[in-house]
Amino acid sequence: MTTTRTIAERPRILLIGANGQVGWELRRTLATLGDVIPASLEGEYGPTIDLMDSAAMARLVEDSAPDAVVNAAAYTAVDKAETDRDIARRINADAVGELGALLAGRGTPIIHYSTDFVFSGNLDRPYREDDVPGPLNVYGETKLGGEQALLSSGARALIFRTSWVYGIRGANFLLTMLRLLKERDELRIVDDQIGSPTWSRMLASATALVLYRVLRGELDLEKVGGLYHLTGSGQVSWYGFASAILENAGLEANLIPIPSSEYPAPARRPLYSVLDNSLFQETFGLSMPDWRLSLKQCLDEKT
Ligand SMILES: NC(=O)C1=CN([C@@H]2O[C@H](COP(=O)(O)OP(=O)(O)OC[C@H]3O[C@@H](n4cnc5c(N)ncnc54)[C@H](OP(=O)(O)O)[C@@H]3O)[C@@H](O)[C@H]2O)C=CC1
Ligand SMILES: Cc1cn([C@H]2C[C@H](O)[C@@H](COP(=O)(O)OP(=O)(O)O[C@H]3O[C@@H](C)C(=O)[C@@H](O)[C@H]3O)O2)c(=O)[nH]c1=O
Repeated sequence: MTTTRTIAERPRILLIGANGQVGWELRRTLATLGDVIPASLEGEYGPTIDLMDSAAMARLVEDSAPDAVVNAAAYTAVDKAETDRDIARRINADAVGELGALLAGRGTPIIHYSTDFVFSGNLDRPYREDDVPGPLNVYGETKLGGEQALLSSGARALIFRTSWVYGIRGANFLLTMLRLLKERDELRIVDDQIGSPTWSRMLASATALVLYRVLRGELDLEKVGGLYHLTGSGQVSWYGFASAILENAGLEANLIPIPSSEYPAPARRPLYSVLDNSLFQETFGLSMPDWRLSLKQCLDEKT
């Protein structure tokens, strides 16, 4: 097992997927904890890493000798994954298991993200960590595979299942709506899928606060490692979320609520995928703000 540098010695944090929506926020937030090694497919800010390449992954871990790893890389194109199953499985499941095995050998902790789409959406109360998953699409299926592979790899791991992530950067519903609302007078938005929007900034902040305690040795991942739900508080439909975006952005357009059946897509989505954050709150003493507040703060920054 490698020795971990103290906060004063600036621990080395390997951030995989540093150019994604969440990775972009983490690159900033984690910098208060130590030296971030921002690895991405493009290698724009640090080393390049392709999770399809097992040998390159092993080299990256060896060369960067991290004190902790945060994996924000994933195959997130939900509809495209339906016809890209092998690649999605490789990135979202197999590579995560391999990464876990590499880190287990070194005793290095890892934080990884998963999704509300591991659930089928048939419950009538927020999903808890021990509820049985039942993904409706390939993306959810491969992300579930990643959870299982990491948990069985022997790595000291935390997996944060989050949902409906948006922010001022990356491909997300907020930015899609802002773009479409400028181009069109009328938008049809599904009103029967209910979930919890999560601001990427809040997800990155919560991650950093937890990782800080891991790096200080205050949290023993042998005891508290595992799966946690971590999303914005409250719930809403995509139509409700779009209406709030419209209102907060001061735009005018006609939004029409529609059932999912009127918005055909290659991948099925769960109708209800609200996650219960209680376990995260009780374990780490942190709670996430209501989605409405975060949306307002995010838009204040954007405009
Ligand atoms: N977005 C959401 O609504 C939600 C996301 N999550 C999870 O949160 C995490 C972060 O998601 P988010 O930031 O939104 O996703 P993004 O798609 O914005 O970022 C993912 C990053 O992974 C990179 N990537 C893709 N393939 C590879 C590969 N083969 N090797 C290395 N890097 C690769 C992408 O690079 P490139 O851009 O060049 O393709 C991208 O930068 C993921 O685990 C996701 O499953 C969970 C719930 C909701
Ligand atoms: C653009 C648009 C989308 N929609 C619907 C389609 C879909 O059901 C919903 C959201 O569409 P999106 O394509 O933005 O998001 P989608 O790919 O469904 O989002 C998911 O991404 C993955 C990565 C996750 O892990 C999930 O938590 C979730 O955030 O809005 C409309 O009804 N009208 C529209 O004009």
